[in-house]
Amino acid sequence: MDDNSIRLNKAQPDTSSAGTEQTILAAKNLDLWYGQAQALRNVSIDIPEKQVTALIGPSGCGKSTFLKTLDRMNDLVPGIKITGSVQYRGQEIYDPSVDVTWLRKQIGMVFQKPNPFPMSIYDNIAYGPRTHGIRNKSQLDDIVEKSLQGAAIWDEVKDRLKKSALGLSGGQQQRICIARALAVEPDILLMDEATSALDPISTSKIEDLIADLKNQYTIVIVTHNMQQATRVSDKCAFFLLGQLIEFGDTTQLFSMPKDKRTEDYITGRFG
Ligand SMILES: Nc1ncnc2c1ncn2[C@@H]1O[C@H](COP(=O)(O)OP(=O)(O)OP(=O)(O)O)[C@@H](O)[C@H]1O
Repeated sequence: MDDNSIRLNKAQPDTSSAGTEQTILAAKNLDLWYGQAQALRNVSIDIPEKQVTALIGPSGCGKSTFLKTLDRMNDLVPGIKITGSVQYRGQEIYDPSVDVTWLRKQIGMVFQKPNPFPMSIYDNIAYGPRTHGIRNKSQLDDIVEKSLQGAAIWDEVKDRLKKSALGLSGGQQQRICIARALAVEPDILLMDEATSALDPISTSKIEDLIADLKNQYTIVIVTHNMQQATRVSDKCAFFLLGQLIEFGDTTQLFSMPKDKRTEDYITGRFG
């Protein structure tokens, strides 16, 4: 742990939502506008460490926008305005002093469509570590193997590491993208509908993988699939028209929603 993260941990406010849960990401009064259009309205949420949090809600409600604010992926959108606070381990991530490259190393993102680089499987995984200055071949070999194992795809690709990642199936490509994210040893993995382009078997493999990864990482997923949210998440956040309507334990939210709008959504009355 570097000096910076020690300082951040000390500064961390006690925003845990229950018991011994530790908050790793905390948004407070977050508003976001694309030009004149407001996409997030006063969102406050404490995301717990080493759990899976699912963001659900109808199309256009702001799930992806919120996910992207967590690692500043929206920064370069023209006309964007963000107010309020997002803290990662107690540090304000929109503070001008924050190094965005460092932030994105801590908080990795996996997108909806598998997007391996047009290069070998090995080079896809080694790309991030090389960018962060690792050149030693045996060290890179170890990282590549460990990351591919972590993403449950090592056995499928270990004999073709020098072949192009683009020759793999969609489900395999997505696990390569997860391995690529793991290779830089992130703290948090964000997944934006990471299985929606995949067949049921590949989806099930990624869901199993998410269950394994949460022992080591904090995971935040956006999903349109409510069954998936119930299968993989510990906590669930329901968004509607840019507002966070309800956030709680997934079992509770789906069995006894507190808000009528959540109930209407999960029972299929709209969306
Ligand atoms: N880059 C952008 N520029 C302008 N408006 C945007 C941009 N990205 C999203 N929006 C708008 O912000 C609102 C929220 O979009 P967002 O993609 O976050 O919703 P979502 O809940 O993830 O939707 P979906 O489930 O369809 O992916 C929508 O009205 C959308 O049109």
